[in-house]
Amino acid sequence: MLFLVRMDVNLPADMPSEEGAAIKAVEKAYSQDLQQQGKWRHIWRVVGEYSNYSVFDAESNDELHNMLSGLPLFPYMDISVTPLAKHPSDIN
Ligand SMILES: O=C(O)C[C@H]1C=CC(=O)O1
Repeated sequence: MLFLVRMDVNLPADMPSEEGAAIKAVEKAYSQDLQQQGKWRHIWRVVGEYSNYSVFDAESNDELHNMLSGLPLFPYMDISVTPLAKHPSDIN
């Protein structure tokens, strides 16, 4: 099952830069591990925003929730999820 996910990151203004850098490094490793597993199919930066659009391939809503809630930046994110279905005009 494919899901379009938008993540908006809002780090607290008073978070020390070293702490922010450490969380981002762990987040990058977590993200790249899921990408290597084929679970996190796409990630695109939203131009001009600390946001991304991603496509996840999860077997269930629960699996997607577990992946998203495990993000190191999860406490600092607003996340919206759109389930995707096959378009009848898709030739693939
Ligand atoms: O930068 C972001 O959009 C937030 C987050 C998602 C993956 C990652 O490495 O960082």
